[in-house]
Amino acid sequence: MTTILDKILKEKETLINQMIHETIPVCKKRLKRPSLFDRLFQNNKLQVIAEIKRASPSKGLIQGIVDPAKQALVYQEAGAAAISVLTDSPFFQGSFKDLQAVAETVDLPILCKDFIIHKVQIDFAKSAGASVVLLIVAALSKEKIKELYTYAIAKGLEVLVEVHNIQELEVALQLDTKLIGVNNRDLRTFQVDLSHTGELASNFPFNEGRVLISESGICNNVDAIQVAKYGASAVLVGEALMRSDDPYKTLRTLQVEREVMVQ
Ligand SMILES: O=P(O)(O)OC[C@@H](O)[C@@H](O)c1c[nH]c2ccccc12
Repeated sequence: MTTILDKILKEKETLINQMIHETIPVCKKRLKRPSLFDRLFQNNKLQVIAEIKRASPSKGLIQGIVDPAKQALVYQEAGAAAISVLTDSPFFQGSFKDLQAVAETVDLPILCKDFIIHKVQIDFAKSAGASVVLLIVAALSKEKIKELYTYAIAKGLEVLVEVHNIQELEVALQLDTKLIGVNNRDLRTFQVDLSHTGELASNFPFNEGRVLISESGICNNVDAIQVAKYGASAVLVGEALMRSDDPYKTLRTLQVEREVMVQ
């Protein structure tokens, strides 16, 4: 069965061949961004990585006409730990232009949210102003993820490694990555279940100086409290903030108390 993830990855290959010939976007604001890991580690408040997400394959159009820079400023004012920007265009209507606009406006760590399968995407992310890139275990072979991880770290980027099940968590733990994201949404079926974070948290080595980020399907304060209890340091939130009439307020309600796990 071909899944949506297969489709996205197939399309990426075509896009990468085009990117190699494109001019690379350059962020005009050159600054050393704070480390995302430092902002999350041993923090006694659940942190929010707030996302710019115009659309998604599972939800269709979410907020097509958003001004990414303005939205990111609201996130920054509300105390977001970082901003995530979707740069995939065929399925999420994002772009490296969105990433650049956000990077030129806010001083926070910036995550390039894409399906990275080639080094050229890491070059684009860095040049457009990202300080963190996402690598999705389900989208890459073990060899490839190691190669891209090493490449990104050598470029001075932080890497968020995304997993969905125990097998993938094991792959992530073999890298020395400090940022591990549990996607509550199955990229193959789109089913969302916050208890994925709980399940993986019970197998998570909190004592190794790594942080766990709970991604997707976090809508409100109740959800935030649930994943904070599991030991998540942060939540990655897109849709709930993009649909909100008052993203400032919505973001504030997610910054709940958390107990610092043995780290
Ligand atoms: O809109 P949500 O349910 O709050 O989810 C945000 C984020 O976790 C989601 O956009 C995401 C998580 N991992 C991804 C990988 C690729 C694209 C998108 C994602």
